[in-house]
Amino acid sequence: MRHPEPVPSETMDNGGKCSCRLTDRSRLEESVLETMLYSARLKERVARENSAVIAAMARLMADTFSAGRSVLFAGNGGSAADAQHLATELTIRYRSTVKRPALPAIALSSDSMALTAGANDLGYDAVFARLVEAYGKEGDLFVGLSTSGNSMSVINAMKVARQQGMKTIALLGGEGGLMKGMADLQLIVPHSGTADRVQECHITVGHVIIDLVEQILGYCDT
Ligand SMILES: O=C(CO)[C@@H](O)[C@H](O)[C@H](O)[C@H](O)COP(=O)(O)O
Ligand SMILES: [Zn+2]
Repeated sequence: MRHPEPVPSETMDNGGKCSCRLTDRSRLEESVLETMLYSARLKERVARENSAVIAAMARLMADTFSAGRSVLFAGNGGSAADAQHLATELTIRYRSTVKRPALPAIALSSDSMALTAGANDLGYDAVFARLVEAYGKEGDLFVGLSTSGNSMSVINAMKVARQQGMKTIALLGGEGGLMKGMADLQLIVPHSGTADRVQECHITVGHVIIDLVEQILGYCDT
């Protein structure tokens, strides 16, 4: 099923201003319902088809922390936000009812000085790879998020991570793009053309993984 697009009312008005605007109240509400049900059904499909690999990702992440190693996340745009969101839940807190030590995780998009100097001096495609080179150690875990699977910045970082003896997880979309088959564990959200619906699945999967990691490590609700 394709993501529903808003239906335009007109194409252009006399002033040359585009009037492809969805203004009718019932059509707006219909669009809300279509979009949210599509997102929910996509998540249901991802859950049904990927519960084993999601559990394996959680075990891999928990094993990484148990071994005293770190998790490095990387993604662009909305996936950068997802990377930062998930890393912060590991370092600071996920559930307010779980009291546990900080878990070592960083998002490589968080440092604006490294991003700007890296893009300026080395080229954007090399930025995350350079940071993996700086921070990644054997036994660490790299998590790359890309809705297309085609972002060279994430692909290059994953290559360096593998060269450095790190484990790798890929959260992808569409048909997996160039990143398909690169990681030790991968999940591909079967939605193409837009990043939004894929990101909504990725953040849910990320939350599920962190929830499982806390349980595997024995950090329970207080
Ligand atoms: O968040 C969105 C759209 O929902 C965008 O910012 C999106 O993340 C950016 O276009 C990214 O650069 C797309 O990269 P990727 O997911 O294909 O690796
Ligand atoms: Zn969250």
